[in-house]
Amino acid sequence: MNILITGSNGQLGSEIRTLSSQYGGHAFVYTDVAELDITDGLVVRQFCVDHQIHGIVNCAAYTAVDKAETDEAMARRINVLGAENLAKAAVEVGAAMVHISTDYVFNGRANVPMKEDDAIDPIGVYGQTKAEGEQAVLASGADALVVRTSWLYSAFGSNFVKTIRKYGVERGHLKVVFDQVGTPTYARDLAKACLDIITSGERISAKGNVYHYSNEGAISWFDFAHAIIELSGISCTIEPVGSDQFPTAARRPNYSVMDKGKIKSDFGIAIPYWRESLVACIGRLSCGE
Ligand SMILES: NC(=O)C1=CN([C@@H]2O[C@H](COP(=O)(O)OP(=O)(O)OC[C@H]3O[C@@H](n4cnc5c(N)ncnc54)[C@H](OP(=O)(O)O)[C@@H]3O)[C@@H](O)[C@H]2O)C=CC1
Ligand SMILES: Cc1cn([C@H]2C[C@H](O)[C@@H](COP(=O)(O)OP(=O)(O)O[C@H]3O[C@@H](C)C(=O)[C@@H](O)[C@H]3O)O2)c(=O)[nH]c1=O
Repeated sequence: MNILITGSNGQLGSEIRTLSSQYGGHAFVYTDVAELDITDGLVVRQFCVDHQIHGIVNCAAYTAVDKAETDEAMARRINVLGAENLAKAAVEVGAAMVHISTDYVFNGRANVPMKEDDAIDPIGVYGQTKAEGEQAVLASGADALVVRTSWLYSAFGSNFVKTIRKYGVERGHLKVVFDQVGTPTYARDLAKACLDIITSGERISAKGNVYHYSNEGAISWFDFAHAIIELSGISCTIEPVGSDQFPTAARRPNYSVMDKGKIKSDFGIAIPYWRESLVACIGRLSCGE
């Protein structure tokens, strides 16, 4: 298969790059905005024709949650129009598509892990545009899957793990919210799941169109920060605070843990516990990788 990876300089795209050599027999075409701007529908279509694309993993997105509140048009352009352009091109060339979405499509008021068919109700612009992007992909008629993930981190790009390590060293004392609970996801684990799915066979959406993938377990951002500092060997105290004491431009869901049963049973995917994966990522960061 010829597999197009969009947004391939980001966290997930970079992890896919590092893993894809394990998927022999497939040719990968890596693009980011400089090579393929997904918001240009004509260019996207022609690119897929010219490169005889059989599979797409859309890692491109607008991911700045707070900035999106005042930059809605751009967030919508990338997260909705971009996703729709790729899905329409997938229909035209007969390609399968894995599209990545987020736990932030939920309102956070549940108290048990969300299933794929639970109602979505985003509370911020980023989540709203990601929800519209999901709908555009699902309405396109493409052989497409939406994989919702949460709290992504990686050795690449910017993320909570790197921010906490940096602030921990610089400041020695941090305040981190304890009333937002979810599950971290190591982008390397998600990259493997995406590659397993896109290379899985004839029709990837045969069993379902929406799947949840995060690491296993459930913690607050405070617990996550605590583990990051501890595993990094940084001397820093962390104070648990409520969201009202850590004001941000965008509201975040209070509870966004997702049920992963469907992806495990339909695709036979094994999911690591969050702490094991955090240990692996911090090992890489500590080696300067
Ligand atoms: N980060 C997280 O915590 C989470 C992310 N997700 C979802 O997972 C997916 C991957 O996220 P992640 O790897 O963290 O994202 P990143 O922000 O790390 O990477 C996204 C990449 O897309 C690129 N991009 C932006 N606009 C365009 C465009 N018009 N055309 C092509 N490429 C573009 C970005 O370039 P540039 O940097 O130049 O803008 C960047 O390289 C996204 O769909 C995201 O919504 C879901 C849950 C959690
Ligand atoms: C850095 C920091 C953050 N926080 C809070 C702010 C926020 O409520 C929470 C998470 O912080 P961040 O802003 O780094 O994370 P955020 O950008 O909200 O992360 C989200 O990104 C998008 C793309 C997603 O799709 C989500 O799944 C999720 O990963 O922790 C603290 O309380 N103390 C701190 O020192």
